[in-house]
Amino acid sequence: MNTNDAQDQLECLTISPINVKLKRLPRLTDYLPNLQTHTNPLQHNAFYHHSDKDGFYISHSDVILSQIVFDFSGNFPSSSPHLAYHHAGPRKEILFDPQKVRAAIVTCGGLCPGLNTVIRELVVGLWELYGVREIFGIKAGYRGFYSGDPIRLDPKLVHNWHKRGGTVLETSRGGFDLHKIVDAIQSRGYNQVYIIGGDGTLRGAVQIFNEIQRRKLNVAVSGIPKTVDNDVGIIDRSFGFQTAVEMAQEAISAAHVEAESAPNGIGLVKLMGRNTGHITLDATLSSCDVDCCLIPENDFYLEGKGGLFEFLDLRLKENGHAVIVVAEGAGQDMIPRNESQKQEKDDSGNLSFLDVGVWLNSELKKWWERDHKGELFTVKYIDPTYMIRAVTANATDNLYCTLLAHSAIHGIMAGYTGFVTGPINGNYAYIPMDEVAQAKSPVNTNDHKWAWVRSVTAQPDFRRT
Ligand SMILES: Nc1ncnc2c1ncn2[C@@H]1O[C@H](COP(=O)(O)OP(=O)(O)OP(=O)(O)O)[C@@H](O)[C@H]1O
Ligand SMILES: O=P(O)(O)OC[C@H]1O[C@](O)(CO)[C@@H](O)[C@@H]1O
Ligand SMILES: [Mg+2]
Repeated sequence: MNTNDAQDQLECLTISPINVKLKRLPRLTDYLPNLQTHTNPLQHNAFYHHSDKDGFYISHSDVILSQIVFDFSGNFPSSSPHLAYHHAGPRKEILFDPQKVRAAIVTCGGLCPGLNTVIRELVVGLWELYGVREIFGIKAGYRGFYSGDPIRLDPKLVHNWHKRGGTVLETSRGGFDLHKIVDAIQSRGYNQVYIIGGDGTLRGAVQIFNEIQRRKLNVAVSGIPKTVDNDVGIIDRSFGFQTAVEMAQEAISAAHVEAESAPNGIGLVKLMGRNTGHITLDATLSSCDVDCCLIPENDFYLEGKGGLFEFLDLRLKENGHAVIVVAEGAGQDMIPRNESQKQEKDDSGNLSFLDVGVWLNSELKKWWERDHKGELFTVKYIDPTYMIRAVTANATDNLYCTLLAHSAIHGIMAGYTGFVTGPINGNYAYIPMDEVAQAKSPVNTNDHKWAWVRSVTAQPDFRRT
């Protein structure tokens, strides 16, 4: 058999039936079975004149497979079920009368490029697509539900918000008081709650959803995953991440210029990434200026064979300069902490980190002084931390935020609740909120991408032999 015949044979392979498990989404009708259905107002919207045609509306049976890469040689893993999620998009029938909708929008946790775009598009989408007129912004995170008055939002007010970094609604950490929050939702008469935030926020949103179910309230809850660190699992990536990686380029370029303009110059950049090194990794790969990329998922050490100092010694001899990019969560175990620093947490209970950049800067200087006394040496430390997240989203992230917001609206209008919206393999899906709240997405140091970093930088693997 020649190669072409073998190829043809493979292309004709019949795969045995796939065992697919659909992730069930909660719906308001699970506990309020008598809710009335309404025709989607898009049906009468002049701008959506195609809405009568087949394929415009998404049906309850349209799904997205989570795994799309398979071994075509016949070793098809049919025994364990493949996961499928409901496809996001407008449904022909909805469970809300738009005139009776009172929507609340809240942003929680740290900043992320695109927050204002999501808020803007929720407001514009609810208003223009569904004719909702009562939309409220909750101020300053979860605590805003019970500790102040909401802001009335309309398309005119939010018109330019996508051009601003941060969140006009403000955000905060801590302040999660389940009963006060659900009491406020009830007393203010909100029946749609859009919660934009990271893993902590989503864990809180799951509790809110459970309590709403327990009280049998006609209130739908949707989470919109936000984290600049890109560490939310299941979805392809989180909004704002690409903008942050782009912003990081400026810091890395500056570090490179400083390093190559000095004898034995080291440029050191610290980037965000509490538990994951995605920003550092992508910024390294896209800049091509980085000699060593340090992330929380790959422990490193300084001294001895295979350590950072040995590597830098060589690199400085070869090139005369080196650039190190370190994620804020890397190397935390090596930084000396006093007892109170060991306990320090932020208002949400996240462990406070010590500054790995400051520590590394000082360790590098001590090393040089000890091993190369008298030779010229410079470390230029750049900490652009908040600069990479406190910016306006780029065009790609803005578009992504718009699709997220509209997907969330369509899902809630259809009566889904306790769900999160996000892209899976490039298609927008509805995912049970509790699943996303638990799912993490660390950098996989066994995959091709990390191997690529190692091949580009030739940095050590920091595995002691
Ligand atoms: N397990 C939890 N249960 C209920 N509420 C929580 C939980 N964890 C965090 N929260 C609340 O969620 C909000 C945001 O949490 P946190 O500060 O951890 O940010 P986040 O949503 O994880 O975003 P990021 O880490 O990306 O900035 C806070 O108001 C916090 O009190
Ligand atoms: O200083 P803040 O606002 O608490 O946020 C810092 C944290 O927020 C994030 O941007 C997102 O979790 C992390 O990368 C960082 O550790
Ligand atoms: Mg978090």
